[in-house]
Amino acid sequence: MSSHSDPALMRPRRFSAQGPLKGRIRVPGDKSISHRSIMLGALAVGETRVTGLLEGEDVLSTAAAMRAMGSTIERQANGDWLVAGVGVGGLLQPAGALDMGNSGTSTRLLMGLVASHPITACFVGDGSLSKRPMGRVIDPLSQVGARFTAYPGGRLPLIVEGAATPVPLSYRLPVASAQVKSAVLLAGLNTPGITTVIEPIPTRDHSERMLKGFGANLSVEIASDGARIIRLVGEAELKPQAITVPGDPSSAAFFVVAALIVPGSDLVIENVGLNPTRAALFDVLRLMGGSIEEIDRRDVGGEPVADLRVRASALTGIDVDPAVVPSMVDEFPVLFVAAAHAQGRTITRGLEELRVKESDRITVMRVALELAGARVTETEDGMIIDGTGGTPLPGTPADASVATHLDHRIAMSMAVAGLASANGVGIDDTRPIATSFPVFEQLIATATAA
Ligand SMILES: O=C(O)C1=C[C@@H](OP(=O)(O)O)[C@@H](O)[C@H](O)C1
Ligand SMILES: C=C(OP(=O)(O)O)C(=O)O
Repeated sequence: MSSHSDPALMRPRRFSAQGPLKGRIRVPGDKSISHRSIMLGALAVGETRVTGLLEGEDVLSTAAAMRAMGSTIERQANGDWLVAGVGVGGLLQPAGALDMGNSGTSTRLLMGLVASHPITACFVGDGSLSKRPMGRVIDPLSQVGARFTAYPGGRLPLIVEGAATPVPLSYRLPVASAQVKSAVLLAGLNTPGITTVIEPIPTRDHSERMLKGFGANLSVEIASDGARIIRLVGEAELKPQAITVPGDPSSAAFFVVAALIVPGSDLVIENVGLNPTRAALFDVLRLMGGSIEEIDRRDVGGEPVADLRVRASALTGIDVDPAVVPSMVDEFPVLFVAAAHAQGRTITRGLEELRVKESDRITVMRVALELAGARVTETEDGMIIDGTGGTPLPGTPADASVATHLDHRIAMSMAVAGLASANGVGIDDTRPIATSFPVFEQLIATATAA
């Protein structure tokens, strides 16, 4: 199991003001799209080429698992990745446990794939992943015919025995989760008949876009109540693709907020994915008065992309519409940091899902921001933040550091708070950053050196 569980190996660091962020940077590839390009490439017949794959630990866990189930996945000298697929239905029995590390997306989507193949797989993960709920995918995948033996509470480690004769499902999502939606759709790939997912609240649609791109017969209908009805024809034959992965808006988010709150900043972040199911943070920050300009909007690999020019701005607190939560679900920790520098009060609601991410992101951010001198109040489903109006937060005491609980987004959000603070912010462990954004610290150095 991952060495991340061992406190003796933690890598602490203090992030302090280093002046304005300037020049141009480019963030790595989108994590959600990277996972899916490996998985679908591994199920196509032939060779898929992926340009701009995120080489973060989470995606590498997906790649290792797909290799263990028979596909060949190799990095080329030019940085492209080649995935030789085994074909839908062709996954092999893995010889050992599949180590998912810190990655919820790998775990839930791969459980879906295994559920409709006649193989058995054991999923293990680090201390954070082993606390996260898997019942939300066990329930629908059991209806497909897979059998599960999980730790109490539906947690990892768990064993999936895939169904030899999978049954197509019509499933209405009880929780707004792209991972659950994708798990059911991926199970549908090797299931005869039509698998239907009904999504009352839209979540990121990369699975739908990419399944279509790989040649699956997938349609989306909007019901009279606004729900999305997604239908996938099973026993699909996927055709290999050449995929270019756009930059990850969830990674760009840290630099957007840093440039807004560090005085004098003027930063261009190139090639940021702006799929509407992902990009709500940028709209919310604009409503708060943030200067975020889109330059050269274009299409990359079937996804909208632009360069973002971000200038330091006086922010004003707002009441964030809970309807936007699914389109910025991973960005709330860093939004809280922006709000802590705004004039007035920011109110967020409808964030229950944040409590079951890599950490409980409401409580952990409340404790972290309090330690850094912010005025924050935790509620059952959100956070209320009373901002400084632009005055730097004091930062954490010299001998104190924020507890990140194996959560990359907490570490990076509080690093951003450090860049805008009077005395710096200590982070207990920076290692989890490598799960989604291995070059984060390098890019801070680049942007603050310009
Ligand atoms: O499908 C995906 O790639 C993801 C879906 C979201 O999780 P949920 O489905 O649990 O909301 C998100 O938080 C995660 O970072 C990536
Ligand atoms: C929640 C996240 O990822 P995952 O669920 O894949 O661990 C995230 O990246 O913020």
